[in-house]
Amino acid sequence: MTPPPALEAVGLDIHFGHGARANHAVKDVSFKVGKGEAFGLIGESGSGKSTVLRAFSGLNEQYDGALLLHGQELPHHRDKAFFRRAQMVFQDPYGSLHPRKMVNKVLLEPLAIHGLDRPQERVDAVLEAVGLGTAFRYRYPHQLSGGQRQRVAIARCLVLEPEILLLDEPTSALDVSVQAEILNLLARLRQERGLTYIMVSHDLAVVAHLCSRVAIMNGGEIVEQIPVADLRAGRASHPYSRELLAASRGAA
Ligand SMILES: Nc1ncnc2c1ncn2[C@@H]1O[C@H](COP(=O)(O)OP(=O)(O)OP(=O)(O)O)[C@@H](O)[C@H]1O
Repeated sequence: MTPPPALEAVGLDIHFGHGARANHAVKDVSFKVGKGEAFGLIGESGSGKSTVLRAFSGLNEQYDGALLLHGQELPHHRDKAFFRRAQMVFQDPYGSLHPRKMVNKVLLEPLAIHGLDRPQERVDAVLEAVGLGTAFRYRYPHQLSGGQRQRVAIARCLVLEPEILLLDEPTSALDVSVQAEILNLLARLRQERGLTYIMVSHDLAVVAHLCSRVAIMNGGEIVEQIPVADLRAGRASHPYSRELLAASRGAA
């Protein structure tokens, strides 16, 4: 029997506000992500991709439809055990680290919350894994570059040894050269640890670097799901996907 997908959305539907201000942000979205797969959600600003990711992460508990982890429907209010299995990396490494917390403390905190043993050993190992090294333990966020901060943010997720990373535009706040370094790091970590990714981005090149399959969103709907290789080869069938591809080529 084939195992169920690591993650699955079934008829996910999300509204914000009521009456005249109602906004149907996500419309009947369904997709599956296999274990160890990197799946991309792309679309313009406002297309609903972050809202889908936030629902998976447990940050947005108000949704209709179902979200499943290994075939089991997730409760809308996630428990602590869920957060050991799935962690979210945010866009802005400047905003996501507390300015007065040393890196060591940032990384020890999740371990204390989840009661994991040998905390300092784990912190040291994860700092090596993200390419920083143990000397970074004693740095404060203002002593770090944008790329180093995003490595710390990734380490904070990885220190719990999750199986899933939910990546919300993880490189869009970084310089182009640093973007490639972080994408290469994420690709290596996925391979080494068999991680499953959902990555949200408006940038097709960024998604194509990391993901093997993408869903293209427009106006809250998935208009097409397609392997990245087919997208690159011009085999997108939906006019909006072709438009997005043409726009990204124009920008390149
Ligand atoms: N907390 C919220 N309250 C009200 N409306 C929201 C909220 N979060 C998102 N929205 C709305 O839902 C729609 C989808 O937003 P979402 O952030 O998911 O889009 P996106 O494709 O990720 O865009 P971006 O790349 O700009 O984040 C938008 O119209 C947005 O204004």
